[in-house]
Amino acid sequence: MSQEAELSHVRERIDAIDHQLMDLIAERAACARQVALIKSKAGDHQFYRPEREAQILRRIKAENPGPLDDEEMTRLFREIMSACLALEQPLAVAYLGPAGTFTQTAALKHFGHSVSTVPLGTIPEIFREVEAGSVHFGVVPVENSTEGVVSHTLDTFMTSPLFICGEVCVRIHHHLLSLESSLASIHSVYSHQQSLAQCRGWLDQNLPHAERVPVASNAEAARMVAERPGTAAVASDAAAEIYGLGLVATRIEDEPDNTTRFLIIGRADAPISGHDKTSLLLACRNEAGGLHAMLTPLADHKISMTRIESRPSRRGVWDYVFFVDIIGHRENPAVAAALDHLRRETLFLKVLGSYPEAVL
Ligand SMILES: O=C(O)C(=O)C[C@]1(C(=O)O)C=C[C@@H](O)C=C1
Repeated sequence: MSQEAELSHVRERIDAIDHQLMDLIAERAACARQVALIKSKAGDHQFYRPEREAQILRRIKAENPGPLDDEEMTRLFREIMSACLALEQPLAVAYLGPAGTFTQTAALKHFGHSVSTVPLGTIPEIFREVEAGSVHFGVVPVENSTEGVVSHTLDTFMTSPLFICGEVCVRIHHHLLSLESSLASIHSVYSHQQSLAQCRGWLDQNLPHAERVPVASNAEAARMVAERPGTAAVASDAAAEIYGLGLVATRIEDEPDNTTRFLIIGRADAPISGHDKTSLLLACRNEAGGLHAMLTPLADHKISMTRIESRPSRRGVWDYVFFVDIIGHRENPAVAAALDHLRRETLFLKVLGSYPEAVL
């Protein structure tokens, strides 16, 4: 068979498969519409179901036959589900803007591209808009693998009535963006202080004399740099594209596995999905053994803790509060028993939410 004949044979097969795929996706979308009808009839307006989405994505991952890798396969299904949900209810999701931040990347990774993303200027503003109901959900950064905790997010949880209903992790690659094409022409570098810190080694080595200017976000830095010759921003390639900047250097982060974890916040947390986490805010007695008494109930009920973070309470009542993440849903019997026990051992306990562990 000639190359042309061979190609056209396989392409015919691809066309037929695409046709089948389209019919199947359309059928799936019709099912989603039916689901919406069933929910509406019952007066149930929870169209977005994070636990169900996590279960579907986990199953896709487990059953993926290849040759596409799990990340690619789940991403495709993530988008199909996102489009189906948009038929039921178009979602608005607020994130730490402007356009092109890693928080926007996180929002799209978690919800897919069929939601509308709404850029807001600060973390407290995101909490306020979700509380007010002008958006359905918010996405906020919470911790970075090299720089640690995003304290602003944790502090806002102390006074917010909102819940955590999901988490998503994004691998962070920082680039040096500029109107200039050479390092020699750059006298100032703008970025969020966390990103400047994440690239400290590279900046010390390659731009030792450039001033480092912390600004509200990486994307804001890119926006400013687009109007200022002689400056550069540490930001994402999405920001380079949006603000028309060139990449002077790529992947300048000091740690190659630099990952940021983001939380999804909403007016309710998520039902049990089978692989869940619970986030807690705790205050313990300010006395010898106080922290030990706080951790004992977790150990007694064999609950694994994945994170503990202390923050000054800023309320005057307690000196410090602790943010603790544990494995398991608050409705799992062992977790529920541990929480009852914890309530007796601590001065204050607030469950910030139970939610599916990140799948994507
Ligand atoms: O199963 C549901 O409740 C649906 O609404 C369907 C569906 C889907 O497309 O599979 C869509 C949105 C939900 O977030 C979860 C799943």
